[in-house]
Amino acid sequence: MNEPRIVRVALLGAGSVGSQVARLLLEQADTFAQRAGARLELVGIAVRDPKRKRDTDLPAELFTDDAETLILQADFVIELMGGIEPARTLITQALESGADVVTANKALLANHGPELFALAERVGAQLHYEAAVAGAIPILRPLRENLAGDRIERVLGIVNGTTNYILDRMHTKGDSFEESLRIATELGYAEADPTADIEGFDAQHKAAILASIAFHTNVKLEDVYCEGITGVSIDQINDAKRAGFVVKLLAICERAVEASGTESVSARVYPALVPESHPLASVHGGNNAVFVESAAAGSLMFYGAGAGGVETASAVLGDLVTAARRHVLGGPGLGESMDANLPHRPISEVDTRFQIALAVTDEPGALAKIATTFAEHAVSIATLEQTNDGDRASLVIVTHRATEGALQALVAALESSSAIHEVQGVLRVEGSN
Ligand SMILES: NC(=O)C1=CN([C@@H]2O[C@H](COP(=O)(O)OP(=O)(O)OC[C@H]3O[C@@H](n4cnc5c(N)ncnc54)[C@H](O)[C@@H]3O)[C@@H](O)[C@H]2O)C=CC1
Ligand SMILES: N[C@@H](CC=O)C(=O)O
Ligand code: NA
Repeated sequence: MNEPRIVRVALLGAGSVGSQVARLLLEQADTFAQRAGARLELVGIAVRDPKRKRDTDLPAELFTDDAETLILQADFVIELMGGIEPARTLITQALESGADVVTANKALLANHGPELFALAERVGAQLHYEAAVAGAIPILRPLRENLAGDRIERVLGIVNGTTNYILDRMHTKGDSFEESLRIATELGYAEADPTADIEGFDAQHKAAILASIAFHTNVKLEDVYCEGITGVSIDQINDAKRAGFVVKLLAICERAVEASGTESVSARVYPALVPESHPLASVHGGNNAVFVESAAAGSLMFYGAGAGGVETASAVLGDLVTAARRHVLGGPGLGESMDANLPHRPISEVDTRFQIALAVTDEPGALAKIATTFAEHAVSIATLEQTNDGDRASLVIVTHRATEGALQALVAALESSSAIHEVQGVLRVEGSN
C-alpha cells in the first residue's frame, strides 16, 4: 500500500484560536487525513515565548520563537497571531516560499488584502480567511462561491461578538459596560487590544472584507464609516428597551443605484436601534448574524458563533482541509474577483431613520421652535415622546428617512437653538421603514 501523502503545517500563534487549532489538528489527525487525502502534520508552533508554561497539553517540542525558519519547513502556514506586523511579513514570506496560507486576521486583510491577494495569485498559492469574518459562520465562501452566480444587493448584520455580548448583557441584565467587556475578554471573544472591538474597528475591518467580496470591488478601509459602542449609554439602552428596540452594532454594506443609473457601494458600521421583532434583535451573547439580500436567491441569513477559540478554530480547520484537498490535487488558488470596481458612496449621502434625544426648556413655544428647526432641515418627524421633570423636559424624536448630511446639519442647528439645553444622543434606526 502507498504511504499517505504528508502536508506539513506550521502554526503561527497559540492564543485563544491557535491553541484550539493545534489541539484539534493533533486529536483529529486521522479524520483530517481521510477528508484531505493527505496527513496534516503539525511541524511547529511559533509563539513569543516557547518556554512559557501553558494551559494546554500541546507537546512542548512543537513550540519555537523562530517563525521564519518554521515557515520554510511548511507546505501550509496558519497565521493566528493577529495584528499587522510581523503577520504581514511572515505571510508574505510564506507565500513567496510556495506555501499556502490560512489566516483569521481581518485587520491585516482589511489593510493589506489587495497586496497579499495579488502575491498569492502571482505565485499560484492559496490564501484562505473564512475565520476572519463572523468567526465560525460560513459566510465568505458562500459569498465568493455559492453566490458567484447572483447579484448581491446588501449584506447587513452583527459581525462582532464582543460588542454584541456587551450590548446584550447591558440590555438583558442591566450589567455595566466594563463588567461585560471583562467577561467577553475572559471568554476569548475580544481582540488582544479590545479597543478594536468597542470602537467598531474590528467590525469595520469585516465590513471592508464583506463589501469587497460581495460587490467585486476593492472597498478600502477608510471608505467604511465607523462608530463604535463607547458612546452608547445605559440610559439609551433603557430608553430603547421601553420603546421596543434593542441597540446592536451593525455592519451594513449596500449597493446603491443613483437616479442616473450609476452604481456605488456604501459600507458603514454603527450602533443602531433594531425593533425587538426583527431577527437581529434576538442574536444574543457572542453570536453573529449576517443577512444577505441578492437578486435571485432573495434573503439569506447566516447565524452562529461569531467569536470564541474553538468555534473560530472550526472555520480555520475548514479552510485548511479544503485547501489541503486542492493542494493534493494541484492547481492554483481561487483568485479574488474585483472586476466591478464600483465607486464609494460617502456616508453623508446614505439615508436612514434616526432617534434623537433632546433635553429642552419646558416653556411655551419650545416645541414649535424645535418642529420648525426639523422642517427647515427637511427632516420629518415620525414619532415624538415627551417626559417632564420640573422645568426641564426630555423629548425622544424618531424621524422618517433622512440623509446623514441633513441629520448632521439638523443636529448642529438643534445644538445652537435657545429651545434646547442639550442634544443627549442620536442613534440610527435600522430594520424598519
Ligand atoms: N478570538 C476570536 O474569537 C477570533 C479571533 N480571530 C482572529 O484570530 C487571530 C488570533 O486571535 P486570538 O487567538 O484571539 O489572539 P490571541 O491574542 O489570543 O493569540 C495570539 C497568539 O499569537 C502570539 N503572537 C502574537 N504576536 C506574536 C509574535 N510577534 N511572534 C510570535 N507569536 C506572536 C501570541 O503569543 C498568542 O499566542 C487574530 O487575527 C484575531 O483577530 C478571528 C475570529 C475570532
Ligand atoms: N474580537 C472579535 C473576534 C472575532 O472576530 C469579535 O469579538 O467578534
Ligand atoms: Na466565518
